[in-house]
Amino acid sequence: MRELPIASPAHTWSVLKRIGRTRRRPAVAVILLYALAAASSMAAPVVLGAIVDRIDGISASTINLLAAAALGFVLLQTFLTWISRVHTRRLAEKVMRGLRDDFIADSMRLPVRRIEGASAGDLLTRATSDVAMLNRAAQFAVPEVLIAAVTVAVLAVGLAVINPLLALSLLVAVPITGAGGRWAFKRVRSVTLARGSAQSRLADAAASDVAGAGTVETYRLEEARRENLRANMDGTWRAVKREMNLRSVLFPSVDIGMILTVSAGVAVGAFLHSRDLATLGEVTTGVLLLKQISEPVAAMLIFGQGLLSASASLSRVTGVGEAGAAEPDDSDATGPGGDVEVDAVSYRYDDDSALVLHDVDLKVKEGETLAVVGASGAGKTSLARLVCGIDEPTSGRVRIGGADLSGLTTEARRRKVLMVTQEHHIFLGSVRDNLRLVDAPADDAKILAALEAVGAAEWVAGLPDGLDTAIGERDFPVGPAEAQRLALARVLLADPDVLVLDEATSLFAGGSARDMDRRLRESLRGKTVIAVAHNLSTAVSADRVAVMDAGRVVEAGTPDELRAADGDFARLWRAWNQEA
Ligand SMILES: Nc1ncnc2c1ncn2[C@@H]1O[C@H](COP(=O)(O)OP(=O)(O)OP(=O)(O)O)[C@@H](O)[C@H]1O
Repeated sequence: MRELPIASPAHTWSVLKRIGRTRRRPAVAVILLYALAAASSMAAPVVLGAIVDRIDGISASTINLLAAAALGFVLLQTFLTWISRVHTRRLAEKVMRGLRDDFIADSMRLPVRRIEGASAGDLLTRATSDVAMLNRAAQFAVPEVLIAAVTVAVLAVGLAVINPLLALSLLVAVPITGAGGRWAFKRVRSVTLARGSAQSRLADAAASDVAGAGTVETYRLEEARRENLRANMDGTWRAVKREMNLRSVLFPSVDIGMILTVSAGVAVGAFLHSRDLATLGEVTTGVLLLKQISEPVAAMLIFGQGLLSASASLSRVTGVGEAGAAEPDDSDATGPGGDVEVDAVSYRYDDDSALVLHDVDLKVKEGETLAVVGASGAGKTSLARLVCGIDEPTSGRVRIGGADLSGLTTEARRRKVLMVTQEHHIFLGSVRDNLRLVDAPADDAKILAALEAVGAAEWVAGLPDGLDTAIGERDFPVGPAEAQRLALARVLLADPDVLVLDEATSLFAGGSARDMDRRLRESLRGKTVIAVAHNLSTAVSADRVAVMDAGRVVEAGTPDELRAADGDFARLWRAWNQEA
């Protein structure tokens, strides 16, 4: 199993910039609100400093008035911070919605071979814990870091205006807090990515245990699987511990920095006052501002670490898009029509395995039905996957409508050609939802016509809520034959130019198989169909038949020609008739 790609920091940064560009105005408005809140927070220290400087000549009523004004500014600051937090969270929610939409679209665009080659746990962990991490960061870390950064900037400027020498006390904390921050920040990305990988492996192990529960029970594998799960949990715990270690360095360095800043302010202030370089009021205001600054500096570092972790999660989430985006795109080269041309195609599954298809040539004209028959292991499914573009030929070309499949994006390819196998999936949702997946605007009449065409209309009419019935494992389990009919109805709605059926009707027995073949022939009239068939009665009703043996097409022609030629097909046909 290969993990899905992780976007580079540069790509992640470009995603963030793109998001920032689309939300520039609300972001600037929020930053201005934070700046106003920070400026209001300076009122109390300034008022206190003014009172200290004028303590001998100031009346009690003026002090009360100033204190009331300071209180008013504190209330204003609280209000402005509250309203800007609300706006930031709203903004964050919109950004997250966009990211989630992108993630779902990216996941759906993934080529099947990429999904088959990747681990389910990896995709699942990215969709759950990484997206949750981003959500937390967007809701909490982003506003906190923004507030903190704006507050630090406004207060530092204010302090420098009041007394630039006193403002220098801020630098005292830089060596210790800076070193702790640098040490932790340098490691955040790799530690977060390692934690994500460990969680993906754990999810994989758990998912495979659930899927293989029957095998585990049959072969008494409980202890071995428990050990495997425990090892994965240990791996996750070690990764989480490394993440906590970062905080165990960062947090104390931040605390020490806060104490140092205020202490330095008191010492520098006392020194400046003794040399008549600062009034007592300035020192009071300055020390209060230093205390006020050190808190957002700490918040910036602590939540900043959360933001860096989230950016690593963002790399995992946007990396899914890279897996699909690396595709070539010559989609414009696609001509209309469903002529299929398999040209000198050979194929091997892995670099170091043997060829399973050798130099296969086939031409299927638009609207023609080709049945592919042959013994088990002859290469029929392998060929079907290549014609669908799920796998790419090791050598040779597959063209549909004149366009080379390897040059089409997954989306363009799926519009041209679709494959139905015996494996199908019912998604949790209504019957209607399950069919609209491929044709969102389809109305009930169109959906019912597709169901009628595959002989499922009666079954749906008998369901408790008809098209609205919630189906799927948890709600209303659907039997294999009905699931197969729904899969075929879905393909009729998707309406590709070329359809590849890989044993798609072999679930149906006897009369019902013949009925399904007849229905499909009628519904698919005009479409190019390549049908892998075990059932030779399906093959004889095709326009042409290709017989495969050991990865080669050994015979091709109309069913009548092949029966008359007395070759492989004729032998298969005789054997089939004797069995029947
Ligand atoms: N995923 C895979 N990885 C490696 N080899 C594979 C894979 N799938 C099939 N093969 C091999 O490729 C060869 C052709 O198999 P394929 O499934 O295409 O034959 P088939 O004619 O469709 O057989 P069947 O009728 O049993 O489905 C076989 O030797 C098979 O073992």
